[in-house]
Amino acid sequence: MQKQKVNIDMTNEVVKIRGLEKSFGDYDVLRGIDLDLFQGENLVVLGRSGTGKSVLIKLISGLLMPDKGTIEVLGNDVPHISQRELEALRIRIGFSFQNSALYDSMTVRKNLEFPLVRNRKGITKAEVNKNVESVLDAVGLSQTINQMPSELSGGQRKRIGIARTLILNPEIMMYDEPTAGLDPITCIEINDLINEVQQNYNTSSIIITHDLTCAKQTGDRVAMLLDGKFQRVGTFEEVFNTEDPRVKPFYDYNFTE
Ligand SMILES: Nc1ncnc2c1ncn2[C@@H]1O[C@H](COP(=O)(O)OP(=O)(O)OP(=O)(O)O)[C@@H](O)[C@H]1O
Repeated sequence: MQKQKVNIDMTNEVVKIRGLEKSFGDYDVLRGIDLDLFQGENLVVLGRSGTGKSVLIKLISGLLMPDKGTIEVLGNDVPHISQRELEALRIRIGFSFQNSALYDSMTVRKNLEFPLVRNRKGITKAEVNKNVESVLDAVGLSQTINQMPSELSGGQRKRIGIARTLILNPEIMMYDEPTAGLDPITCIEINDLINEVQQNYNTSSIIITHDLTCAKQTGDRVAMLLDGKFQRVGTFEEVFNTEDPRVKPFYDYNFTE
């Protein structure tokens, strides 16, 4: 499905990173990162394995401390806020990670209720039911409400994982390899879902992927991590309009024989 036009507020950076550096021992992983995620946009982060994409997500979510630089998320100075403020901030971020496995012993309904009951003290049973039904409808899987995760396909489990993050109405979504391991048709469905979430939940998203079809279909902008910095940032076409040998193979591998 063609991506619909979305309203992106270029005056509102929900994530604002400046001069970010992070090393492990002698290895300088991030060497001066500047990055903005604007309100309402889908930003795709590309880079070779081991370039530091996961490290970047961990820094944004406060799981790692930077060596240098600033990280602002929804107005919070992430490295310097208290643990309590960090926990409150993380509830405003939806993480859709490859390993964010569903609880196998719980039905889809129970899996979706879990984050709500845990994070929304005093929520009524009726509100829980309404929210569960609403997110299941959003991911197109209302019929699975009483099924066990083992009865779902990989693509369905991915959708339920996304529903489980949506149930807390996140302002930011982080997708880590959302299409990894899925067949091409399911990949397209997940790409469409990412765009629907952007439209219907008014989220701003960071999408980490090696899948350039995903990048092309979902990204309003693409940022390519090269040698510890975002050296190419722009639309998909702008980023790949180059003969740079660090960039071109990504395109060729995905789109040419
Ligand atoms: N806690 C840590 N301690 C030491 N080194 C680490 C730590 N976390 C990450 N690294 C190193 O930082 C580098 C970047 O890792 P990262 O996981 O961010 O890569 P990535 O870009 O997400 O890769 P992939 O695409 O394969 O997932 C790797 O060389 C990794 O070994």
